[in-house]
Amino acid sequence: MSHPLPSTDRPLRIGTRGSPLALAQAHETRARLMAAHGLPEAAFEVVAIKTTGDRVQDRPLGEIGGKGLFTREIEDALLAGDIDIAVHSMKDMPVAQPPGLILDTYLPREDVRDAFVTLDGGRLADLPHGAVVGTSSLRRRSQLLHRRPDLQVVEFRGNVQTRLRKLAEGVAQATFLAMAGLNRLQMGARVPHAPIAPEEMLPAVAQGAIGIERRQADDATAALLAPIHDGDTGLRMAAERAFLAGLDGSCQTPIGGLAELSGGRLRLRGEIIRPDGSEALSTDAEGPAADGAAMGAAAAADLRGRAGPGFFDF
Ligand SMILES: NCc1[nH]cc(CCC(=O)O)c1CC(=O)O
Repeated sequence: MSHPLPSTDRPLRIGTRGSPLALAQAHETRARLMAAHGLPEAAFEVVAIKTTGDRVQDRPLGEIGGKGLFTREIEDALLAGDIDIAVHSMKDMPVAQPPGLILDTYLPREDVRDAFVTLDGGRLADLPHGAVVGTSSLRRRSQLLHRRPDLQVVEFRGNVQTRLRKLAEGVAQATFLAMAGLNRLQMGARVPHAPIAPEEMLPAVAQGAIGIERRQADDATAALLAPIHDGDTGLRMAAERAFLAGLDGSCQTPIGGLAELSGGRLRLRGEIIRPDGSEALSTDAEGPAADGAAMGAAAAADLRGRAGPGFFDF
């Protein structure tokens, strides 16, 4: 059976969160599909969906729930047939998808690093003793306290503008953003920042990667997505997500993970940190590019064994 390509009459519905970054990611996906298939913009419809994570603005994310906060409503729309594909920041994705859905298409990955953001563009190493840093990320908080127990970390939520305003008001002297977000929103020139090397702060698993989810039985959409898939990002996601799955990571767990490819070899670095920053355990392995899933599982088992029970307890 052959399926028609999406058209102006029957557009492909692209589901996404409504934040500026999520919309930029959906528009990038649309542009790549237009180019790959010679389709006009009108063959696509971008559908913004509000998630629990978007709705609840006044509480720390860790209090509301784990990963899935930014994805559940979008996956429900996909299962109900209200949208045809869903575009996600892979960093926010649970390691397993609900029955009936599949996530195996990745766009070329953006910069994986975190950015250190201050009003004057200073670097993390120059932050004065006892300074206040704002972040809602347990990983960044724990990593920071591990290196700099003198610093004070306060809860910080909101979009880039909100965070800059809080810095201007003196609520904190510095905060963090993902380089990927700054780049995708083309805000790098307007937001004073310094990229942080992975050696200094290992990024979150899947940071900077965009994944596209679809209904498992939807062969027409699978064929449509095939030409925009980036194989290298797929190999790196296999390793990082297997690592996360082996640690049962939620966004309440301080975990860093980064897979890199070079000359057909894959290097996987991983790190777990006690929430109070008192201890960090890391792993660094290399293997064939196709062995990512096994390497990720082995790295997780290694860290689990060394950490023992209660490592992530507050
Ligand atoms: N949890 C929110 C989130 N999910 C993905 C990104 C950034 C973009 C990316 O990593 O792909 C961000 C914001 C941030 O960390 O600054």
